[in-house]
Amino acid sequence: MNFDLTKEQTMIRKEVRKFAQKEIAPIAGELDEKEEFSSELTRKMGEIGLFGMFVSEKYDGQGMDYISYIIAVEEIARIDGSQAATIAAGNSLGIGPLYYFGSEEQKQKYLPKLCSGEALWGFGLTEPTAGSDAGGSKTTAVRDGDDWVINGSKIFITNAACDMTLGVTVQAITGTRDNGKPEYTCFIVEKDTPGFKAVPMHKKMMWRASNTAELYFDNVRVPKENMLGNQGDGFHQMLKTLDGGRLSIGSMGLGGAQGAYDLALKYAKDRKQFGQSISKFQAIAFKLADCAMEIECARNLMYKACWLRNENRPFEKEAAMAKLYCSELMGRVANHAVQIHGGYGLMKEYNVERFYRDQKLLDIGEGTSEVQRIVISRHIGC
Ligand SMILES: CC(C)(COP(=O)(O)OP(=O)(O)OC[C@H]1O[C@@H](n2cnc3c(N)ncnc32)[C@H](O)[C@@H]1OP(=O)(O)O)[C@@H](O)C(=O)NCCC(=O)NCCSC(=O)C1=CCCCC1
Repeated sequence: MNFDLTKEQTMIRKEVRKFAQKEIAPIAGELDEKEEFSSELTRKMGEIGLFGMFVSEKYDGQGMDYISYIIAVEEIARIDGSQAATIAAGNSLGIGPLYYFGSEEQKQKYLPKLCSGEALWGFGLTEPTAGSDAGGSKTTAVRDGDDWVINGSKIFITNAACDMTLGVTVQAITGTRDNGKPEYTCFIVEKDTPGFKAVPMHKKMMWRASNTAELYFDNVRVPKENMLGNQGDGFHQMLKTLDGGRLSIGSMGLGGAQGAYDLALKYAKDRKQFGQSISKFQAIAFKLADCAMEIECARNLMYKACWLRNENRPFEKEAAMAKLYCSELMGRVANHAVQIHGGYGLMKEYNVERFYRDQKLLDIGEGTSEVQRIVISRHIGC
């Protein structure tokens, strides 16, 4: 067993950390405050190779392993949840389905633009009445000659309504299976297709500088070539994509926990009360010790799950565990971090409240904590 990162992984951590500190840290608070998605910053993240890291070089990806990618997300999340969300959703959910299930032609057409970071792609699964119950979505696609006609709507779709959006993958009902359940198929919808509308969602509590959209499909006609994989494969494709996506979101929890802990440790050393640094008080020191220990546990759990994925071994259970543990860990750490900052922790300029707010999405997005517990409990034979 070897717990060392490779030279390449160590270099990625160093370079992405440097980038995040130089390019993201100075403006993260302002973008959050203004609720502003920055295409300029997203393009810069593309320029340093943060999109398509696990995609083959054949499609202009970086051809790297999944741990390298996860380290990059972790380092961005250590500074800012919003930018990490753009990267995590852009890769796992935007690029992922096209890369895993697309035809050669579809991959050639879309992946180079997405891997360079010049364009983004949305993942259309969640609907207003189908969140955790992903198999309860109602959007339909009906065959008409050589086309499919899509009707319905999606909600909370990351990267789907900004000036960089190129299109979305959408899950739609295309029939009824033998067991009476809906048959789902995924389709590619380019953003300018008539009848398709993507509307940005505002006034979010968290990830305020990331792009979130509602999608409307009103008789959206796509050619049969826009089907992703085979008819009826849609639900499996979406759930498989989410397995990898849960590692991304988990790594946002890991990086966010590390970022909140960094701020808390620094503040505790600097802040003096009763004649000494508050880090010398056991009440504070023990909180920080617990955070350090749990971050170490989380990192091991996360990298083990990514290693399984790299090895092409089953990792659904481990992805659910890593996502659940890292998300909830960030909640505990961000809470301690605000508490350690006292009154200043409640002020925006200290940044720590941003981590506290950004964390909440992690308990909910890409499968709630309860859904992760369903997945784990099924695996352990409950
Ligand atoms: C776990 C779950 C609740 C399970 O559901 P049920 O009980 O209805 O489904 P069940 O009976 O377990 O199975 C159905 C079929 O599916 C196959 N399969 C299952 N897992 C997988 C898998 N991992 N890989 C492939 N196939 C799978 C299963 O074999 C079965 O196939 P069959 O019908 O027999 O042919 C699932 O629905 C889920 O997970 N919801 C959370 C969605 C959810 O996470 N959105 C998140 C959307 S994205 C988001 O929220 C974002 C937030 C912010 C950032 C960006 C994204």
